[in-house]
Amino acid sequence: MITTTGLTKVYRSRGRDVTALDGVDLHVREGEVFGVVGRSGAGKSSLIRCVNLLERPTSGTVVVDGRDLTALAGRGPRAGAELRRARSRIGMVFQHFNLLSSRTVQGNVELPLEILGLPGRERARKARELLGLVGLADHARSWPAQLSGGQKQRVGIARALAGDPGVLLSDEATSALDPETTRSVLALLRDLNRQLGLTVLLITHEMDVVKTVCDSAALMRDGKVAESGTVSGLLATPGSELARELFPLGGATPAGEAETGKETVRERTVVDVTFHGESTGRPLISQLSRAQGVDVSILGAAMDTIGGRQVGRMRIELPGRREDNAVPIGFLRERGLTVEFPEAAGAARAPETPETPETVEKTR
Ligand SMILES: Nc1ncnc2c1ncn2[C@@H]1O[C@H](COP(=O)(O)OP(=O)(O)OP(=O)(O)O)[C@@H](O)[C@H]1O
Repeated sequence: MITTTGLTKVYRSRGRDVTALDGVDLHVREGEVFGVVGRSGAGKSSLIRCVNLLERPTSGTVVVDGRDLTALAGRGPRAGAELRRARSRIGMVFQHFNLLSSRTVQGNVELPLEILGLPGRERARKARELLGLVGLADHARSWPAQLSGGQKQRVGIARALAGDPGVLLSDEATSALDPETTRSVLALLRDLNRQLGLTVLLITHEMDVVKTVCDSAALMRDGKVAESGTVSGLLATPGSELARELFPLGGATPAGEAETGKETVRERTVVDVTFHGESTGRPLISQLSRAQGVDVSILGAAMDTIGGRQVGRMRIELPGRREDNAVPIGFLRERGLTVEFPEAAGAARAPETPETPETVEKTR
């Protein structure tokens, strides 16, 4: 649905070039909710602004719903009109709502319909229908100043849907909202995604947003996509930075042991195990202990619901060196668990890890 190829954006700022996007290849499939995360300055806003050509890419292409927007952007005034039409099929939701305070709620939703040239009565009908869709049917005559932050964002979403877009872009839509309102706005985005088949590309700095609504995610760093894939694929990828951030198992290794070198003295192997789907309910660790006669120490464990599916993570310690534990580790992997070694996490993928799921691309 959205494909960027070699997308580059260089800003000229105070006499020097700032590369905000450095060859971004991204693919967002039709009907999915795709989250882009990354530190401040990683290039997330530039990416989303280049996707709808609010910002003109320095090079590379953006194809949305089969149309090359970058080609439309470059061919004189008629191309400008075509680009505007193509853009009307891409809704955009902003962090600070960007509502006009001089217009009622309905007037704000009608604005893009006015620009599209819809007659008054049809505009009003469509705006009321959209306000019903976002749960604000009773607020059509209110003014933005009379609404809560969550309600304002709902108006922003209704306005973004005015052109019957196939794609919704969201730039930190929930960052200005409290946690409960965030949850309800995310639930609305999820409902719209399912009900209307909307493809949603959102940028966020909150991993909880990715956990709650995203089917797929990408991590940006220094203007590049460091990692991307489906959330379940990422969670099953040993060494995935996004998976670690989505589901941290921090503090489970006894403090200080790594520095004191006890790890080698005691000859133990610390392993992080991720359970997905049906394996979350199976007693695999006790089976391992019984079947292989291994004493397993549990250093930490957590369960979470990610993308509507239960996922479990556990950090365990096995006696002996890593090479002595090939059989117990194989036992866990054969049962569909992802096994990784925390000391190697963040480094290049260990050679003995299983093949990467097809859904995950790593471009590091
Ligand atoms: N209009 C601009 N002119 C000059 N430099 C810019 C401009 N917009 C962004 N940049 C620079 O491009 C880089 C990427 O910025 P961008 O806003 O895309 O990152 P971001 O990941 O969205 O950050 P944040 O989470 O803080 O919004 C930064 O170094 C930023 O300073």
